[in-house]
Amino acid sequence: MLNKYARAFFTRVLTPFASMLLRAGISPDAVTLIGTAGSVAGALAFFPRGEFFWGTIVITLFIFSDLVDGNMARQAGRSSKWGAFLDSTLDRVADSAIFAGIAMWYAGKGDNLALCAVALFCLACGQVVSYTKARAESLGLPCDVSGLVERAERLVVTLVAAGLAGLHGFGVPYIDWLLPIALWLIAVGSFITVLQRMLTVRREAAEAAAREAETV
Ligand SMILES: CCCCCCCC/C=C\CCCCCCCC(=O)OC[C@H](COP(=O)(O)O[C@@H]1[C@H](O)[C@H](OP(=O)(O)O)[C@@H](O)[C@H](O)[C@H]1O)OC(=O)CCCCCCC/C=C\CCCCCCCC
Ligand SMILES: Nc1ccn([C@@H]2O[C@H](COP(=O)(O)O)[C@@H](O)[C@H]2O)c(=O)n1
Ligand SMILES: [Mg+2]
Ligand SMILES: [Mg+2]
Repeated sequence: MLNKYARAFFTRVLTPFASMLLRAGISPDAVTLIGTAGSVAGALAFFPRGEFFWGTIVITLFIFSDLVDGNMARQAGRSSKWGAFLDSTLDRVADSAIFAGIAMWYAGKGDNLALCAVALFCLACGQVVSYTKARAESLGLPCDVSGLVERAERLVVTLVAAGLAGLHGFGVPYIDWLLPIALWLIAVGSFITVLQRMLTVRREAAEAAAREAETV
């Protein structure tokens, strides 16, 4: 949903910044790499220590590079298969670090193994959501459904909740509950998304097989 509705807005807002980076001689691949490195560093340096506010600020600063790199590539007429592969592959790395950082907090000082397991489930299920589409496309099937919880939803819900939960450390009472609520929502939503995509690919595979049988 966000991918559909928010992307146009962010493209307009980020285009001048993307042009500036291109004029400075920076490549889209460099932005992809630096954005991922910053997101991973922010997640793994702050989240395991329970510093959710500062972790979220750092990750947010870097994660928008994922919208800037493609914008730069399109403006420069340099969109490439390698760039698409690099972008999608490093998306998985950044997502893993975010949920691993949260899981490490709950496995350590956060002292809640159930929430650690939910965070790990979000990590794994998010990867499977993306894999369903990648594998279907490699088989020539479109996987023509976005599903309930795509990457943008996973990131926005988790980061908004983590950022606000981090305010607990500054004395705001009860707000730390937002993070467990968000994790449960993402876990259930991601699981539903996997099912939505699997059912869609099953239908598409059956339709493709029927079309093949007709032509024989
Ligand atoms: C005092 C309170 C402090 C709290 C501070 C919190 C502030 C931070 C809060 C939120 C920031 C969230 C930012 C998230 C930005 C996400 C941007 C992004 O990277 O989106 C990626 C997404 C997909 O990009 P791609 O096409 O490159 O990736 C594809 C995707 O990964 C597919 O995965 P799948 O979906 O299948 O799992 C892969 O299949 C495919 O391979 C891959 O190519 O891009 C978009 O979707 C574009 C839309 C982005 C929408 C961003 C909306 C941000 C909205 C609000 C942010 C600000 C909110 C501030 C709230 C503050 C609250 C107090
Ligand atoms: N280093 C890169 C990054 C991206 N691309 C191209 O942009 C597409 C992704 O666009 P986003 O707005 O989601 O970033 C990707 O499929 C590539 O075509 C690139 O060429 N090089
Ligand atoms: Mg990108
Ligand atoms: Mg991306």
